Amino acid sequence: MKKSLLPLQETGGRTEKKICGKEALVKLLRWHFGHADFRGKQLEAIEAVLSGRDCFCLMPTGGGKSICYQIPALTKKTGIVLVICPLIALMENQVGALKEKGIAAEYLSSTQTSNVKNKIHEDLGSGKPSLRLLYVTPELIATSGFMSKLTKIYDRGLLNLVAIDEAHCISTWGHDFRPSYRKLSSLRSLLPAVPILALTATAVPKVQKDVIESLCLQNPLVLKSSFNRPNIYYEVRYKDLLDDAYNDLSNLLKSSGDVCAIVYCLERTTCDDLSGHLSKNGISCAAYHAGLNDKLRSSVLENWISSKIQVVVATVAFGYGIDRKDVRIVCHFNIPKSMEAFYQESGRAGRDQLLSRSLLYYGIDDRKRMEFILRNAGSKKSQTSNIQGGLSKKSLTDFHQMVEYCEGSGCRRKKILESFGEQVSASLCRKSCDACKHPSQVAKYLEELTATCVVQQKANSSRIFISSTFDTIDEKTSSEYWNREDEESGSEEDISDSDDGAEAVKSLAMSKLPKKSGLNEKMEFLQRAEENYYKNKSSDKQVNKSDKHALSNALREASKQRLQNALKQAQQRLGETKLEVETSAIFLENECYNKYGKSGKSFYYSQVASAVRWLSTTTSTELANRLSTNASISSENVSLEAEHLTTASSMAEQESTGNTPEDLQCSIGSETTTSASPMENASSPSSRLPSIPSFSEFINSKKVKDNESKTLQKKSPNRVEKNVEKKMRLL
Ligand SMILES: Nc1ncnc2c1ncn2[C@@H]1O[C@H](COP(=O)(O)OP(=O)(O)OP(=O)(O)O)[C@@H](O)[C@H]1O
Ligand SMILES: [Mg+2]
Repeated sequence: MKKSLLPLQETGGRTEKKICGKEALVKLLRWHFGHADFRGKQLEAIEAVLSGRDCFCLMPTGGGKSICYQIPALTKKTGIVLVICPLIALMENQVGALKEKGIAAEYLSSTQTSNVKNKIHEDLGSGKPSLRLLYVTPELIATSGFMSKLTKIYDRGLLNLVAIDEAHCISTWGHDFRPSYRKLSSLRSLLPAVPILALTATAVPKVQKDVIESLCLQNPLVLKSSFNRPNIYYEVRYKDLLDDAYNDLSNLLKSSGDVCAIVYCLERTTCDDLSGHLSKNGISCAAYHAGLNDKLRSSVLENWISSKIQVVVATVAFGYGIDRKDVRIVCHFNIPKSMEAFYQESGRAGRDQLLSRSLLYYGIDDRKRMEFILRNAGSKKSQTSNIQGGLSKKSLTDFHQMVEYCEGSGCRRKKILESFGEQVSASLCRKSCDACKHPSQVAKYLEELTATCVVQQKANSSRIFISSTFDTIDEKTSSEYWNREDEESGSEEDISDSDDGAEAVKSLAMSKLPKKSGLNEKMEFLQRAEENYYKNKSSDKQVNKSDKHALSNALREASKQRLQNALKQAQQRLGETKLEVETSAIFLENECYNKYGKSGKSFYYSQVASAVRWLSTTTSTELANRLSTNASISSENVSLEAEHLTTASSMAEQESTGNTPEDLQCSIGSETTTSASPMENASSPSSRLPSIPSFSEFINSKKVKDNESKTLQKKSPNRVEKNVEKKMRLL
């Protein structure tokens, strides 16, 4: 229902000091927005801009920054408030919500028909616009056409306030620098009589100063609130310790009920893949990324906002300022690039102030991949300018704060707040993060993670997962970090956040490639870059010389164990189906090895993961079909095949590693010994399948074997344990 505007006393221009008292403002808030009272620093911000003063307002995510310019728009009978927003999705969302409340608001963007745009311009030029709020992108502000229209409105005294949302985008030191925001620097001098309100949730002290200076705010009122989000529980899960992160997330979402969630992924392909997996498991969800067409994106957004779907699996293109209050879980399926980005994204949870959850899946491969992206972005940029070079160093420093968040055992909340310059004690957390609530469990995970890293480092070459990032690149399925051509048309329609790192990596690659290079060339180039990088970095030259494609017995054995667990779960789920679990696991593992064993760890590993996923949803018939070949093979045949493959793999491994004693220690023994032991355990009636495979058990058994054979170890196991007590920077 359309509400009439509350009658308020007429006000004068910018110079008038006091427009209306608190009571009248609260009335407006209740009438139009239904909120009982102002929250935090809202009232102070509103009073400042109504008195004509510039204001810099730092409020946490979901703190209610929009009210700070929406209420002022309703206090005057004539004139508009201009709101500058970085994203069209954000404008659409806010304008839609305001219209529903009966408030005259519009936005200008090329997604609108010229008919709509003409009507808006007509209204603005009418001398008495009916509009209260006009939302625009910074790109539009930069056009001379729009600027001359705005100046006319200003000259007629019809521009009451300029609000700059997500103002940290102006700072090159911020996590979301947008060059188009730089153009806003001239607003202060072009519109001297209009107050400017800069709003942000994420600005470290350096960025705050930069924003105020860049916008040339004059004697601004600086309002800062704590960044703490007491209603969010923070948690990290370790991908390297999980059987299958897809399943883990799926189970978590299912056990949380039909809650609203956002899952952030680095790449578009992961969004599609993960969303497909969750849907198969009965979770109402959809993917959202810049690779989808506008129509599809809008419908996903619409369905999510109207609760038709509950979970969106998205790249960072999703959610900037999108206001669905009841988001209960924000999950980062890949590590974000900085604490600021993490805070901004996780802060989309619990805007209704109710208990919510931030969940981050941390994987060593993800970390290496992000480091690679940022480092290369940096090296390219440092060639072009000193500022950019400095930026890249900053990107890495920022990222390592994020790594610290995941790899440290201390309070997560404290780490977040400290990264924004707030000194707090851990007691503030009130056990609302995993590290405070379950300190010994977190310490145990970190210990296992360290052990896993040591094993992986020994068992494999330093090859990182990044190759698999690029093996899937094509025109449609790429990372927001990679394929940004569709967003770089220079138009105001950028739906994704701008990412310098990504663009630099891209230009790094492109600069050395003929313009029309195909996918293969791109991949080759990136792989070469990656290899060179790690060659220079690695201290173990021996490893670099090795055949990076060889798979260790340890990895194959762990995969068999994983498949065996998945088969057991499938058996439980399917009830009557009878399976030869051990034999089937060997069969499936061999299948993965045959297909991808020679292509490298990443390909092989993802094939195993895909088999595990398939097992979690497959039907009895599908299972029987796939394993029917297996059934016809006697277990003897399978063992023979396995033995043959393992021998081949061991030979390749020994050859590749130069067969040093140290390399041999990485192997977990002969096929017979290793395959028997875990299977015995798994088949024991008393054994319960752990959701996280215990790598420490694996390490301990290896230690026993190693001691028996009296082989000298270079790294004592005790050292690993000692290291865990400290904060860790994993290899
Ligand atoms: N005074 C208030 N009382 C109760 N709820 C409020 C109040 N002010 C704002 N809200 C609600 O808080 C939620 C978040 O508001 P808003 O979108 O303005 O936050 P924000 O600070 O802009 O967050 P972000 O940084 O994520 O953009 C909205 O649902 C809004 O209706
Ligand atoms: Mg906002």
